[in-house]
Amino acid sequence: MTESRAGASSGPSIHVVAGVITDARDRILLARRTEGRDLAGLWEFPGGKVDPGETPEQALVRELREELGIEARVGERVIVVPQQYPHKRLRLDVRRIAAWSGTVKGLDGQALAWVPPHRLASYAMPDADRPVVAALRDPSLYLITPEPEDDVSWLDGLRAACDAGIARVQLRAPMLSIVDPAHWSLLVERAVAIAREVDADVLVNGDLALAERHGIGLHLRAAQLAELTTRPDVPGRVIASCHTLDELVRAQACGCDAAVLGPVLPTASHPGQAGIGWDAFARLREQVALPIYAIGGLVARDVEVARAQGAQGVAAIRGLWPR
Ligand SMILES: Nc1nc2c([nH]c(=O)n2[C@H]2C[C@H](O)[C@@H](COP(=O)(O)OP(=O)(O)OP(=O)(O)O)O2)c(=O)[nH]1
Repeated sequence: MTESRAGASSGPSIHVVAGVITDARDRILLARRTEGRDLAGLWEFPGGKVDPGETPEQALVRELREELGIEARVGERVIVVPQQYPHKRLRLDVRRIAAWSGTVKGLDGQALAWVPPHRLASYAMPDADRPVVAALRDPSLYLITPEPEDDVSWLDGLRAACDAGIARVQLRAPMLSIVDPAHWSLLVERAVAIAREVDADVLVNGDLALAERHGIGLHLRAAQLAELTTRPDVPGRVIASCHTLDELVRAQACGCDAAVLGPVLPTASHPGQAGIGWDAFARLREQVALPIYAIGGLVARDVEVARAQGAQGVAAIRGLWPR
């Protein structure tokens, strides 16, 4: 981490709470920040700062009453995004609105828009909102396949994972892909067919040509990311493995869709190596606007903890592979 960037991450953090309000057609309400305020003109989830003595739930109910004229019941947490802006740090605590009544009006003169989830990304929003939009739309679990021991059990494992709800997978075989690339390509083709049956998003580790050939995304190793200045031209998503702030900044500058950051906790695959821990994860997270999966010693039930630190969710090999 460079001195200046580490230094920027200081000072108290403002607690902001915002609501995901949906209508009967599952569209989400965005409000446009009015002129004369910080981040004016950008679209946001309605809400505001938590006042001293208020719980986040009370603050959100108050803000929605004051700004929109509705009575809201606050539901489950979506994500808490720690974010560093040039002149302030905030924690954007986003909750679903379980139910609301009244007629939505822009009582502060703000423009409003009801937006289908797949169109959220086309609205210009503050940096803290990019991970929120990803948390609302994209999978919280990112399975990385283990090295295949035999084809049948590997493909069965993938099928079982997809049946259990895995919706994003990275096909990875560090040994087979080097020792027998033709065999690996055939296995990738069969894996893609299995994943497509359940509409799961598929990426291949490190191999641009394979990504192009099979019409899938590309997972960049940290060493590959270091050589890049622009987004690789692949048919699917691009996600990068990162361990440092400089790598996260590069992943964002290259137009990656997301990053994987860790190890957060110690893992069996890196014995003797301590994890960076959740505090360091959150400190790195707040310096970029990328959605970030946490990796390292994590399993599916850690998604809630991960979301509370601003993560998109959990990436894992063993932790997500069916036994
Ligand atoms: N409500 C809301 N605020 C957001 C979102 N994303 C995001 O970065 N923010 C920031 C903008 C503001 O800095 C802060 C919300 O504060 P606010 O809306 O109560 O405050 P404000 O305009 O009076 O704030 P400020 O100019 O004094 O910073 O959180 C979002 O999706 N919803």
